[in-house]
Amino acid sequence: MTAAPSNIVFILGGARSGKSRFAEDLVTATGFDRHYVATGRAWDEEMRARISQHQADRGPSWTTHEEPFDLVGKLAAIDGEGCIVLIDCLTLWVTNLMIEDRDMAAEFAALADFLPKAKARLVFVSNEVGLGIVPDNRMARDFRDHAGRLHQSIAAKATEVYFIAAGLPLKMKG
Ligand SMILES: Nc1nc2c(ncn2[C@@H]2O[C@H](COP(=O)(O)OP(=O)(O)OP(=O)(O)O)[C@@H](O)[C@H]2O)c(=O)[nH]1
Repeated sequence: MTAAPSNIVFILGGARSGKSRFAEDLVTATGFDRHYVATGRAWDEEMRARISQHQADRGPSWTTHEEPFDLVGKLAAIDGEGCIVLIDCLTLWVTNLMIEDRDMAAEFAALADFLPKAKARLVFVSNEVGLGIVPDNRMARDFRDHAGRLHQSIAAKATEVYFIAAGLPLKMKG
């Protein structure tokens, strides 16, 4: 089955909400040339096994790219008509940038600038982390703030936005 994909789709949800599966199904339904950009890194054995399982589940029809930092550079390198790129996920990218003490505002601005220029269809996945109580440590509060700002900026440019809870999508835009 093929479906005409939106230019920029943004999919938000909690941990194990089914957001990655929803995103993969959306990409697969298009019949476009599929790329997967993973921002996460395997930091232990459990994560390595989980990643291998994800790769096996996606199968050989996807091209996988692992890019913890230079997301815009990677998207620019893949970019082209007829391809669709799933970026999973923005919150891990934020984590990686914070660990490296990068200029968050500049990184986010570079991504926002790239979006209208992209020829490829882009599907961003991210974790909604702002619904709980205010964290009692500074780093967690900063993380929440960075993620929230980035989400607003992506949602503003996205043509479709979904919130996923308990495996169910709620369409918020588009
Ligand atoms: N490095 C790397 N990471 C991957 C690959 N495939 C998937 N991942 C990572 O696996 C993460 C998603 O897996 P899970 O932790 O199982 O899912 P989740 O996002 O918590 O749960 P859902 O909301 O159900 O999707 C993504 O954020 C990716 O970064 C890969 O090929 N390489």
